[in-house]
Amino acid sequence: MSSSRSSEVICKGLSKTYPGRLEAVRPMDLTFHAGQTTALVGPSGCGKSTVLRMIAGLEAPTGGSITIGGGPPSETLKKAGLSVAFQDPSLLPWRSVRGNIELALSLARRKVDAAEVDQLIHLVGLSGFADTRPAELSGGMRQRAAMARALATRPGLLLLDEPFGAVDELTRQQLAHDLPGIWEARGTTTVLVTHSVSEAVMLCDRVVVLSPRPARIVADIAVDLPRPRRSEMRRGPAFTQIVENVFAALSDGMAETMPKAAQ
Ligand SMILES: Nc1ncnc2c1ncn2[C@@H]1O[C@H](COP(=O)(O)OP(=O)(O)OP(=O)(O)O)[C@@H](O)[C@H]1O
Repeated sequence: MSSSRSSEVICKGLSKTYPGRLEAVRPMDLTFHAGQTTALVGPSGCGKSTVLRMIAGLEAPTGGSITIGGGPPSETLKKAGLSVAFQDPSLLPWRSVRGNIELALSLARRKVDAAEVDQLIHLVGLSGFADTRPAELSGGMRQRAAMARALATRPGLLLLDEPFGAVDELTRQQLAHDLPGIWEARGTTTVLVTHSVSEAVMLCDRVVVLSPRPARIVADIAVDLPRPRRSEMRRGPAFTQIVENVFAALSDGMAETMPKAAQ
């Protein structure tokens, strides 16, 4: 089965109000196209993670619906597979990096291909740490281990919430160079929540800009830059223009939300 075709995510009128009448997400229509990488950016606390957690089935929407591949998320995800990598990597402390990855594979009922596991560990820059336990790794290394684990099961849908928050800038740039090639080759539908606008533009096909809470869509910006994207592109005019457009949309969202008297 082609996982890319089966992993289009369609949110219709999706909304979330937490207990205590805290409105996190205004009813929104949003489609994450199969095989594409989409960034969700917006001010801190606006509701980005809430959207992601609802898609992952970790949070129940208050209104609207989510379909994945045309069906209910639980059904499709069983077939196409879902992986998440969140800021808190939640690795099992008593298992090594390799052991954590192998466990994810066995839970997904996938064969352990030792060479592929080694390749992923190498890709995230953890060669030499395969047999190390999480407590002996830095925060950024743990996040990279979680990324390798998320990729190992070859999910149709990959949900990433600030997955590189603790990773140093150079390694982030290396990952931003290497990861999209894998997602593209596998046809993975990827949703990335990030605070870094340039990372969003570097990695993604599209950037969806959200307003301050309650989240609503302020802009949906296509990133029509060729791939593979190299670090030098960050200084080019096309890249810079898209980054500026995203910042402009972010400040439009802020301005619209501010009370008139404060403007
Ligand atoms: N489980 C919860 N119960 C109650 N309120 C919550 C819960 N989770 C999040 N919130 C609130 O919902 C709002 C949106 O939170 P969310 O984590 O989705 O924002 P975010 O855009 O991902 O923020 P950040 O960029 O800072 O991580 C915030 O006001 C937060 O306090």
